[in-house]
Amino acid sequence: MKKLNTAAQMKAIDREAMQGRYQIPPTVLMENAGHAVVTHGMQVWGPWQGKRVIIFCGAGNNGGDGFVIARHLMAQGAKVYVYICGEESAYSEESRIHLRTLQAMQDDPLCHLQYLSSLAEPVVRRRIAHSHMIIDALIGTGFHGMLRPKMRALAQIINAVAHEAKIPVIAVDMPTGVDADTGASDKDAIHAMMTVTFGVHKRGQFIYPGKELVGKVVLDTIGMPMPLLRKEENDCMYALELADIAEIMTKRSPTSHKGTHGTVGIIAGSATMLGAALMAAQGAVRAGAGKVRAMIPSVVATHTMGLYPEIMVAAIGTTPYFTSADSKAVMEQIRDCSSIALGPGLGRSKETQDFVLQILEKASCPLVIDADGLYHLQGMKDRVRRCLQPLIFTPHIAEFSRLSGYAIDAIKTNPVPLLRVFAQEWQVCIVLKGAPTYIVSAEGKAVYINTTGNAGMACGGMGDVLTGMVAAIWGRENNPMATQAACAAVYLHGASGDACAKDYGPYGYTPLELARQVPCILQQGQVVTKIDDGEIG
Ligand SMILES: NC(=O)C1=CN([C@@H]2O[C@H](COP(=O)(O)OP(=O)(O)OC[C@H]3O[C@@H](n4cnc5c(N)ncnc54)[C@H](OP(=O)(O)O)[C@@H]3O)[C@@H](O)[C@H]2O)[C@H](O)CC1
Ligand SMILES: [K+]
Repeated sequence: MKKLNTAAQMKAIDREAMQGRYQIPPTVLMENAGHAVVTHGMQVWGPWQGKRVIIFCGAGNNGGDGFVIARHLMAQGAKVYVYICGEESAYSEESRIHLRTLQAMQDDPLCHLQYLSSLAEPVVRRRIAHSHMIIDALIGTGFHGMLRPKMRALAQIINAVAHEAKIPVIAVDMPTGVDADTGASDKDAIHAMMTVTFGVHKRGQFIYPGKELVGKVVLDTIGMPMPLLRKEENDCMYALELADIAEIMTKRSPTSHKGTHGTVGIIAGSATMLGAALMAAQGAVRAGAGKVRAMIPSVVATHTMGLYPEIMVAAIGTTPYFTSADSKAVMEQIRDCSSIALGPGLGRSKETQDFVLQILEKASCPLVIDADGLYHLQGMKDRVRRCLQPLIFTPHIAEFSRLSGYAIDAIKTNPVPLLRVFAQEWQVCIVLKGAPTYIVSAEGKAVYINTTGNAGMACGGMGDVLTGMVAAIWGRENNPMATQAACAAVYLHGASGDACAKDYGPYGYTPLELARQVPCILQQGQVVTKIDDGEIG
């Protein structure tokens, strides 16, 4: 998995590399950063020889990287137009050193070095339009707030001309105007085709809207000591990768049988929402549950006859929705379950709330709670904390807002700290569904960001399938932890959505079509065969 840092964490690493026991001179790190951009740019766009490259250099160290880039590009035969936005006196020592070196090269015909303020706007536009490549070294991890007017005007020009003339933009560390911690972006933030980032990935590269502005992200460790880069901070965040999921979805033992792959109990549905129960059950089947038993109110359970023979259906009670009178019958049914998915389509009757609380109190295996199940847990923190079984909650933003009391806008702006607090206080592993989906462990320590999925998945029923998948993976014979099960299910669910988008088109595919892709994803070597081949251990 990819470690994701904040700007402050990166700065701390930077400081330790320079001032701690490693004593790497700051100019060296800047040199390596600049060189990395030149190297990675060439790997994508070919030799620099003969190219006209515009480099916009800001007033911070991101701009300093730009000076280094210019020198290396010239060495490779590119003609550089370096536009300086800062004041020499205000630059950091390392930036000033690299600026001076570049100034000493000014008589080279390949080097145009100018203060941006000395240029008229039409000239800037013309130069951009006639270039082969633009380097954005204006602002990196130091960006905060909204772009100030001068910087905004410049970013607007760069975006407009680059877009019109189809000139690639390479961002140094972060595109200007994107918050490295949250992905929040100014509306005029620079839209890069590639971002070369240093040391460790930044969170804002994986969170929208920043995720859309960074283009292809390439990491270069710029010679920083690996113990510093690998160090686990107190609040760590990771982006999920296929290899992480492969570790959880281990190969089945050849002697295993349906009893060893977990029996998933689905407690879901009501008179008007039978589909939610069936989709959750299908999610569990497709994610590999040994057996799936759906407990559904009797009045609608008859409609399932013959629909999905692989699902065992237990018809419960006499009312159109679950009530506390049904808890005894349900408890009988779930006695042999390895995990339970509770909530999809339950409805919001007060009587159903009593039922949900009783299941929570009496269940003897882990529970995944979703949708109306979560609705009934508003204000029930103490009851939830008293539950003896591990819990995973899978809300979308509105459900999380209702449950936690946090405003939707606050969650959208910066969900991670809120999720951590919630997970710790409620003692649940939480999956916040969205773009991207976040998974937070019950201790609130580690946060995982999913990297799969697409907008075609934004339709009813997709969440129900996920709930069933989480429960099935949680009940596997290798007993993954709650966070592992949630991560694997979320990643596979998104990857299945991506496969649907490829097969059917960007949207319009159904939750059951998505569920059907899950075993294909496993089989296509994306998970299972990699383990067989010994590529992933
Ligand atoms: N981390 C590493 O390993 C290395 C990083 N390097 C590079 O350094 C930058 C971070 O440098 P820093 O000086 O901390 O910050 P930036 O250059 O990214 O940005 C600071 C300048 O940006 C101005 N700023 C900030 N917000 C705005 C805004 N909203 N509008 C306009 N201008 C803004 C800020 O101005 P202030 O007045 O607020 O001070 C600064 O002028 C990192 O990203 C890497 O590229 C090293 O070179 C190698 C090691
Ligand atoms: K930048």
